[in-house]
Amino acid sequence: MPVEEFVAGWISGALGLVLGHPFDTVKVRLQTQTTYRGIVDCMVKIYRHESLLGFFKGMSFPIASIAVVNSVLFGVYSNTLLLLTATSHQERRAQPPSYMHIFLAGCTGGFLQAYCLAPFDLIKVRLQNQTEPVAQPGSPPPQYQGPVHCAASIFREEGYRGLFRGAWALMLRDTPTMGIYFITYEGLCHQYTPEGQNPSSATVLVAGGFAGIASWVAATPLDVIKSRMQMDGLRRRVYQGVLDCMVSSVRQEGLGVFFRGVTINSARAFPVNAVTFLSYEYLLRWWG
Ligand SMILES: CN(C)C(=N)NCCC[C@H](N)C(=O)O
Repeated sequence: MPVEEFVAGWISGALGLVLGHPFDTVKVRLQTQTTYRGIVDCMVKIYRHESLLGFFKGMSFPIASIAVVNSVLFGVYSNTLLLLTATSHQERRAQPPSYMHIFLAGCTGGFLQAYCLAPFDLIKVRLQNQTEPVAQPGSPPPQYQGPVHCAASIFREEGYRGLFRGAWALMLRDTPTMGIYFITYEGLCHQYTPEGQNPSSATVLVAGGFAGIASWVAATPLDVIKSRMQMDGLRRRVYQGVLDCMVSSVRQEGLGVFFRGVTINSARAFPVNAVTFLSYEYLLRWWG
């Protein structure tokens, strides 16, 4: 099993993650809290109350977890394609796989990465939703003092299964949308690259950026549900499950609820995934 894809997936994911985390914090707040009037209002409030550091809340854990999550996504994707088409990453430029194979490999990568991502994503969302200013002397400490404390508290209060709160919604979100992600990327690269050649850096950047946007637009409805399920704690249990969360969110806020955060998700997705694919392609070419 080729392992370079796993390592390249990890490094490229980490680069994308740092770039996109401030957008991600704004998105999570908009999806789960009703105190903000929009993206700008949310950014101004975070900056005023929590300083620049507020945008980077909950980032240390995803940085550590991206090693697992992105390497599983890219590693499983590439190795599934190898199984389906018997071609390595390098050979795929000369013998491009069918879109059906790309979609299936993307879905497989998305499904398995969702399982690894679930506890890390839960902790990130819980930390991002703490609105207390960072380190104010004299004020009561926030509920969670950091990622390890957050994980330990969830485990203590809700058990092992508590760490997987929202995992179903996450799997439903990621399985098809990762298929869309890789199809868009490969399709655009194929369209704008002469037969048998590697795509140029500009093509990779644009294809990666649009792959990010396409997959996030498709993922946003379940992303909203996932974030709400993750904030639904043991003491204040509001939703019975994914379907109940969907129905009661639509009843209370209308269909528009499914598109909460779609603008910020797309704005974040372009640079994050442009950088992710560019570094992934270059690392593999460099090692190949
Ligand atoms: C849930 N969806 C749509 C995705 N995860 N799409 C792929 C993008 C992955 C990238 N690390 C990012 O966070 O944008």
